[in-house]
Order: sequence, then C-alpha cells, then structure tokens
Amino acid sequence: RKLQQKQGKKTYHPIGGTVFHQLVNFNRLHDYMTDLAGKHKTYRLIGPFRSEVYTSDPANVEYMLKTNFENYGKGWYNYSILKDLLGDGIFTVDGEKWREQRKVSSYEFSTRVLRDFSSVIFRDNVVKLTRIVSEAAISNEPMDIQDLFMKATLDSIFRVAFGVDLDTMCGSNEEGAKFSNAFDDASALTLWRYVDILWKIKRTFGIGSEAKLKKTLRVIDEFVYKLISSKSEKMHESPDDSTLQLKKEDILSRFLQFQETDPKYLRDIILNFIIAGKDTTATTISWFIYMLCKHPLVQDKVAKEIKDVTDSKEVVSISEFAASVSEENLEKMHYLHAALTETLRLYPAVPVDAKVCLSDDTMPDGYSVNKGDMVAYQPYAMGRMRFIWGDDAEDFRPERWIDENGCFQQESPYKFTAFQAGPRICLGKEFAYRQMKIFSAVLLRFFVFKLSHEGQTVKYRTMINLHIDGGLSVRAFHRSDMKST
Ligand code: HEM
Repeated sequence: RKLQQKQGKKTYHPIGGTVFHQLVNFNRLHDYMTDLAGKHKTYRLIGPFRSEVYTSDPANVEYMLKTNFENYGKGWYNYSILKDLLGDGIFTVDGEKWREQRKVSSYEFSTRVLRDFSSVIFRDNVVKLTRIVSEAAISNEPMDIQDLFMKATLDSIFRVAFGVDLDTMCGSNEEGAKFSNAFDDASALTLWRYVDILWKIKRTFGIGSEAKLKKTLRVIDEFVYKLISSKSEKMHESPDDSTLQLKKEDILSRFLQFQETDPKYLRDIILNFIIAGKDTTATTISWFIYMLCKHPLVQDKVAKEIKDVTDSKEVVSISEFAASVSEENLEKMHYLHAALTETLRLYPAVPVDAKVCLSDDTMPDGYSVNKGDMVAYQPYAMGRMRFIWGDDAEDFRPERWIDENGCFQQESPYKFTAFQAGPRICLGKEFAYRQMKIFSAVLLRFFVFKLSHEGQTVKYRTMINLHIDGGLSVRAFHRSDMKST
C-alpha cells in the first residue's frame, strides 16, 4: 500500500490501531472506538488479513449506505456464520434475494392490519408487565427491569409473528420457555463463531460449542415447524371460517393466506423478525429507564406529558388506561418520542454495524477502501461526536429534538444512525417506537422509577446489541394519584 501511495495511486485512511488493541480494550470497546473517532472521523484498524475501516463521517455514511449501496453488503463471511440460525432471511442475504424479501416484508409492515394487531398485543403485554411491576412496588422489592423487557418484547414479537402467546413473562407456557431459552442460546453460540476460528472444524465433527448449537437449533426448528404446519392445516381445513379471522392477522397466517407456503422460507423470514425485534427494543427501553432514573426532572416531564395527553385524572384500572393510549394520543407525545430518541443517540441498540466492501472504492473524503475490507459506521461513537451534536454531545438532553412549537424534529439518518439508513434502513422502526411508547406511557403513568442503589452506574456488555451488563436493578413506586389494579 505504501508503494501504491508513493506512486500517487491511493490514499488510505489513517491508522487508529490494530485489531489487537480492540481485544485489549474489549470491555470498553465502544468507548475505545469513540476516542479514536474523536481523533479521526474515519480510521483504519490493521488486522492480519484485511483492514477494518470505521467511520463516523456522515458524508461517508451516506455514501456507503445509499449512494454506492450495492458495493457494501453482508458478504459471504457473515452469511456463512449466520445461515444455520437465520437461513436465507433478510439479515443474511444481499442482492436479488434481499430485494425480494425486503419488498414482501415492507409491504407486510406497512399494512393497517399489522399496525392495529400489534398495538393490541403491545397493550395486552404492558398490562401484564405493569401487574408484575406493581407487585414488586407493593412489596418494595427491586427488580431487573431489563430482564422483564426482554421477556415482554419476545412475547410481543412472537405473537405478532406466529399468533401464539409464549407468555415468557409469566412462565405459563412450558414449550414457550424451552423455545425462548434455545433461541437465546443459539444467538449467543452463533455470535461466538465470530471469535472462534475453529468453529467450522467443530461443526464438521459435531463437537464443543457447535454440538450445542446443533441441539438448540433442533429445539427451535421443531417448535417453529410444528407451529407452521398446524396453522397451515387449520387454514386449509376452514379457509372461510370467520372465527379464525383474528388469527389471520399474524404474519405467519398472512403469508400462508396470500403468499409463499414453503415452510423453510417462512421459518427464515419469521425468525429474522424475531431476532430483529426482541433485544433491540428491550435494551433501548432499559437504557431509557436508566436515563430517567439518572434525570428525574426528565422523568417528571415525560410523566406529565403522558397524563396531559391522555387526560387521565382518575383512572380505575391498568387495562382501562392502556386502552386510552391510542394511536392518536401516541402521536401527540412529542417529548416522550424525543426522550426515547435521545436514549438511542447515546445508547444505540446496534452500536457498530459492519459491511464488506465488494470492490475497490474511494470514499467522499478522498480516501480509498479495498475489496474485502470491512467498512463499518458507528452509531455509538457518532452519537457522542461534538462535530455532529455540538459541545453538549455527551449530555442526555431530549430538548435537542424539540422545535420551537414543541414538536419532535427529525435529524438526518446519516447523522443519527441508530436505525441504519438508505435502502436497508430498519424495517421495524415505527413498530419499535410504537411498542416503546405504549410500554413507557403505561408504566410511567402508574410508577416512578428509581435505581435500586442511589448513585448506581451501569455499563454495557460488549456484544452485537448494547445490553446493560448484569441487567438494570430498579425499584418502582406507585404514583400517588393512580391505583394500579
Ligand atoms: C429500537 C429498536 C430497533 C433498532 C435500534 C433497530 C436497528 C436496526 C439496524 C441498525 C438495522 C441494520 C442492521 C443490519 O445491518 O443488518 C436494522 C435492520 C432491520 N430491522 Fe431493526 N431495529 C429496531 C427494532 C426493530 C424491530 C422491532 C423490527 C421488527 C419487528 C426490526 C426489523 C428490522 C429488519 C427486518 C431489518 C433488516 C432490514 C434489511 O436488511 O433490509 N427492527 N434495525
């Protein structure tokens, strides 16, 4: 490369360090990368086989995610790691396969049926969740709210996808609990492949982590294929039965009714939605509660907005209040929307998102990247850059998202990258906001949240999603003007 540079052919981004530095800084990886991003908008880390280019420059981000989108894909490497769990689902594929799934799925996500059906489910689940929180509040017990959100969001997305209540929140469905554990284990074991250079050998011989993965995949597949075939049978037995009408609102039924019926195709599509929709939403809303505990004035302001918008001076029951959190009311909750967005700016559920460069290229900043290089945009580092957000970039300040009329104002998706941007922008963004807003509105109408230990701070655990390490221990206190029955 030096030789090429001398010949005036190419200029490469400055070297920030090596992948070895990433390993040394593993527990604070995203902060290490933020420090580097503060020095260079785009930099390279040297690895044994290729460069890894990390950018926080909105112009480069726009280029890789939109302008030259076709040149930055998942690539064969990611596909080979993810395919046993996620098959040919939307997360693993590029090109025509991706385009076809994107078309089908974005149509599904934009339908009124899915919107109404999912809102009903979010309300049902937050009522269940609020009852659990209420019991903890009455007995003044601390609770791990991140764990509760993980269960609640899995229950939501599973019911939207398959029309079946796993009920991991209350633990009434034994099969559901088995599936949920297998799914978490399979996700962790699949991620392990990114650091275990021997995984392919272990897979061939069926040993170690790969033997475990195979076992968990069997549990997942048995459960999912059973659901698909029983639903398919029912729909064929009585296609016009009006009592099945409600069941036809879930994604699986809609696919069976209108489109593809290959069980493997359905399995892949739906498991990709589940993996996309569960941890991202649960971790975001957990960091949100953490921020509200750290900023009690913001918590009061959010709670006041919820009370004013729903006009709920005297409410008798949780379910009655949940029913009043209508689509129209949610749209009026600008400050809640801003506080959630501010949480995502500082604690994005996907902190780094890597693509593979498919052919040699030059970025808008004039620097080159090579075929095979990994190129990543960094939502976590970008959220903390002063050159993007100003001197208070590291402060939690929902007001930065509110305009002079008190309305939420968007920012460019190439600066606020928590949902990615361009043709592959997150398909579930609106779905995720709706669930987070319904959950927050009901919980914050009934409770004040405080950290279990005053002054407690939490850290993230370095993995694909930004989980709070060890969970989030909080106490809930009933708001004095509400009965949570
Ligand atoms: C706060 C919550 C969420 C955040 C921050 C988030 C963020 C993201 C990000 C960064 C990507 C790009 C990942 C990649 O490069 O492959 C993505 C893709 C995607 N998300 Fe989300 N997501 C959230 C919730 C959801 C939910 C609830 C769903 C569905 C129920 C969903 C469905 C998808 C799908 C299907 C894609 C793949 C899009 C494609 O490749 O064309 N997401 N999301």
